[in-house]
Amino acid sequence: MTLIEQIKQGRFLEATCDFSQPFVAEEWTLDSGLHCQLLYRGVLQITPRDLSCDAKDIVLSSGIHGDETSPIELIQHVASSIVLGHIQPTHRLLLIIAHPEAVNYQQRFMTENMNRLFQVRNPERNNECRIANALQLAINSFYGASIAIKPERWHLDLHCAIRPSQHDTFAISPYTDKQTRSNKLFSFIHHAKLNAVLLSNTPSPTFAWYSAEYHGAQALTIELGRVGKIGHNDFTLLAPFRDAMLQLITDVALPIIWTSEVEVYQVSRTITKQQPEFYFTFNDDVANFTFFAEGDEFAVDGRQTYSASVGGEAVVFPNRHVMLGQRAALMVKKANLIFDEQVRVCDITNASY
Ligand SMILES: O=C(O)CCC(=O)N[C@@H](CCC(=O)O)C(=O)O
Ligand SMILES: [Zn+2]
Repeated sequence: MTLIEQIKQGRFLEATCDFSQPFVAEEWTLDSGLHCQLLYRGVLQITPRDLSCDAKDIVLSSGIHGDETSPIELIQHVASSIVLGHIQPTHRLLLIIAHPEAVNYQQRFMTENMNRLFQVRNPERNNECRIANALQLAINSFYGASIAIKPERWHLDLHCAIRPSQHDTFAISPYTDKQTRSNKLFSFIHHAKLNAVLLSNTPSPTFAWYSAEYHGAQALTIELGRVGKIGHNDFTLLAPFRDAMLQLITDVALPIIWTSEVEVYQVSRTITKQQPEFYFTFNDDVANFTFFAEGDEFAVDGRQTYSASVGGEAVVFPNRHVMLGQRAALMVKKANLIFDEQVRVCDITNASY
């Protein structure tokens, strides 16, 4: 069976990971009038026939890291629900399972971390660079072909955390000077029942940052539980997120709302690994968001030691195995969001533990 035949039967994930078949770009139209375009392996564009002039352009991506499987299964669910006619999206969509080779090997990456390859176009030294470049082009042409006069662009890049976490689900809002922290985006976080949101304070080389910085998209990296094997993920925890995502693409109106139930953090600094002799003062199973009181030493990088700053800091994504020059941890502090009269984030203040 060809890749397209598999996808038409609702098996987008299986087709994407099936390297026994050559990839052939193809397009077809469903009876409902939805137009489907398979642009690259794992990249499926969906265009409704009757788009309203305020239709959104929504990118839903997964599999940037091959072992983060619940997001991959969620994108498979969205793709099959659409091609089998169970749901009718009202917006333009780009559905992505980014790195099928790493999915097949059940690995985060094969040669290098793809989520550090979105700052600029990459010299094509390995497969991750080739895929990241192809994804950059796919994003550029997707947002570039918007039909709306004032396009509302979204990008939710779905991931899972490597280690345990004090917050099971959380979002990272990339830093950019574009207006990418809208009231609708924060309402989405509320409706999806994400436990926390981190506000980055510097540009990052991530996929979500790319869409925010170069296309002004309302973009988030979203952490959905922990890495696990396909078929063994528990979706009970992720049901509110899945429902909010389906509401976003089928245009169920979601009221603008923000709640203090969502914990807010501001990134205070990024710890970059500079020396091969880098280690944390805590074990690999210490949870994300573990707090260090002011002055507590948490990392050693060659001769440099790192201690928590004034008021204390919590650690997120600590990883001593990263390449030299890459992020080894984010340090965060609790914060409060201040909204303007349109419920847009207009300021951030510190909050205490
Ligand atoms: O659990 C971990 O250490 C990593 C999980 C993951 O892949 N997170 C993303 C976050 C991207 C961002 O900071 O916006 C990553 O590290 O690429
Ligand atoms: Zn990831």
